[in-house]
Amino acid sequence: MSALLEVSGLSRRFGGLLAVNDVSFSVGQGAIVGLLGPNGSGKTTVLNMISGHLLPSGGDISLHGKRISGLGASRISKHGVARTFQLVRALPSLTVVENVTVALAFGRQKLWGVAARERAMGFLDQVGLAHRADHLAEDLTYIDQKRMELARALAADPELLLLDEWLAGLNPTELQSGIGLIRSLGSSGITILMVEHVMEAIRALCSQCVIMNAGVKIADAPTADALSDPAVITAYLGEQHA
Ligand SMILES: Nc1ncnc2c1ncn2[C@@H]1O[C@H](COP(=O)(O)OP(=O)(O)OP(=O)(O)O)[C@@H](O)[C@H]1O
Repeated sequence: MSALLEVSGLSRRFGGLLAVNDVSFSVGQGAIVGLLGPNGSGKTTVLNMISGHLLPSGGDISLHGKRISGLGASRISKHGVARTFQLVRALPSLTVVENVTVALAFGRQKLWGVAARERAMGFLDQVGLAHRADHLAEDLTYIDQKRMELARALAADPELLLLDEWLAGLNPTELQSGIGLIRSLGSSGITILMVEHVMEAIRALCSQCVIMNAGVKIADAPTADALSDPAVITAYLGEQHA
């Protein structure tokens, strides 16, 4: 599998804190890869640098071998990178379908009007939210807000989709449907890098896991191997369990 995303020697400093320290990994085209680690280990900071919401202090990020690190978020999105955020970012006083059409207008496809609405309805259908298209975004339940945010990310026509704890806080039924949805996005050819804490989802979806602790990469292997690595068990559970 050829690499779509390559992260090499990536670092990010916040004042005296080295939040991400010389992290390298790659994500193969079409793969679903987990980015894991205890709270505060630097996962979101890595996603923020890949999506261009934060500049790296050092290192390189490339997509299809082309350097994207240092470009801003909107230019990186034009290269085919889209994301969701831990806290959903929506336009609350617009309807659900309007939220998605805004993303289409500013995305790679620049669609407007009736064509945009039709396309947006397709994405809402894909994420199971077409029946709420004309509801105000602010009236959505938590899971539906997450579905809408995913539809907005899909509207950007991503080749690489970054999910930041998209499955967090879902009940068991919602979780199964969320896992199915991510799997179907992967099957449609979108490459996915997902920060996630829900182990059931990681085991079900991810072929490979990159695991961080205190800013440093401590494992990078097929999922079962990564999760059974003694360094990973120690990072999550403490010395006595390794
Ligand atoms: N903008 C910022 N300014 C200062 N420190 C920050 C900033 N963003 C993150 N940090 C710090 O960097 C470290 C890594 O944070 P990050 O959010 O990347 O971790 P995480 O692994 O995603 O954690 P979680 O699982 O809790 O979301 C933490 O110590 C955090 O407090």
